[in-house]
Amino acid sequence: MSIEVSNLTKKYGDFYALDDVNVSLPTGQLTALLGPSGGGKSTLLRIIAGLDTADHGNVSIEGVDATKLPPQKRNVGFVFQHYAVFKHMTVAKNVAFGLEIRKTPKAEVKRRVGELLELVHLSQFADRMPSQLSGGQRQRMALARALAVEPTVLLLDEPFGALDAKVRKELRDWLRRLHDEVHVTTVFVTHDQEEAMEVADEIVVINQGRVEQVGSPDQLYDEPANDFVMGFLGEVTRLGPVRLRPHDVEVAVTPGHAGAFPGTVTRALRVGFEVRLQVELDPEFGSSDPVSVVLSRSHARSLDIELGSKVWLTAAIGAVTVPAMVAV
Ligand SMILES: Nc1ncnc2c1ncn2[C@@H]1O[C@H](COP(=O)(O)OP(=O)(O)OP(=O)(O)O)[C@@H](O)[C@H]1O
Repeated sequence: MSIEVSNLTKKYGDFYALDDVNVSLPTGQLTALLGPSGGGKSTLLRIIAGLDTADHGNVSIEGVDATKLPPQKRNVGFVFQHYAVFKHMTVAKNVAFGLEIRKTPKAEVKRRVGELLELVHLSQFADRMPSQLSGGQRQRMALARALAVEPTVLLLDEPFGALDAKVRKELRDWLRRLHDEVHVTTVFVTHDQEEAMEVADEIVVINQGRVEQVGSPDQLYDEPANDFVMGFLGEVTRLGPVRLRPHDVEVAVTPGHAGAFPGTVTRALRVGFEVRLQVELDPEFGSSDPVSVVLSRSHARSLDIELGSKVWLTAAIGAVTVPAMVAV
């Protein structure tokens, strides 16, 4: 394991920002720390980086106890959302900075910077100033700078958070490809479940200072450990005593299905190739909220469903369900 975090606790006054956190992050993987705002993701990342200290617990990096090591001795590279670039230096100089302060020979610096700029697709911008780059290009420069000193671990705190949706998406794909080429153990913080699902090999879900679940994107989606994880990783609706994904609700237009919940379609919205329904259950079965259902367009068409249709709902065979928190 590249990073081992054990029994980590961090308090601010009486408030537990991290509460006995234990995680092992494997070498060479791209791991996302995912969770809602204020959950403790950045605090964990900063403690791994050595920028913050824990009240209790240990951090080891590549088998070395790093708990008391200063950041510069941990061999980690980091990139934050609003990365402090050196505005008065060219792109190439920014990337060279870490190597130069380590007194790397000039020829070696030149070679390495050339390689890195190629890796992040910025070779043609080597002599520009950072202000002449787009936000996405600047973040790629920041990544090249972090990678320059060959860290064993790369830590990224919402690296694409400040960028618009399209650039974010491009950088996400690019980060995945970069990681496939370089294989440096990478941990990135995000509150965006889609970003985590698309990019990460492994996701650590953090909420209220605790780890809710660790697993691959598929594991988390298909076998959520609890209601929180299920809700955080995708849309969830309630059908009687269980909560499940809207596309896992089976719809029939005739009665007679064992355990089916009868109801009426109160909303039908076509979104691309899907049809999204809201179904108000009959009062004797009803929770207060309507059930959300997602069908493919062709399926909705074959059932001939429209506003006001009477339907019977069941959980599809093999559906992932968790018990609903509230009593029926
Ligand atoms: N220096 C501090 N003093 C007091 N409370 C703090 C301090 N730093 C963080 N906290 C609190 O600790 C909790 C965790 O913060 P943290 O930044 O780790 O959350 P996060 O999951 O990264 O959230 P976000 O996605 O909003 O960045 C928050 O409730 C925050 O208010």
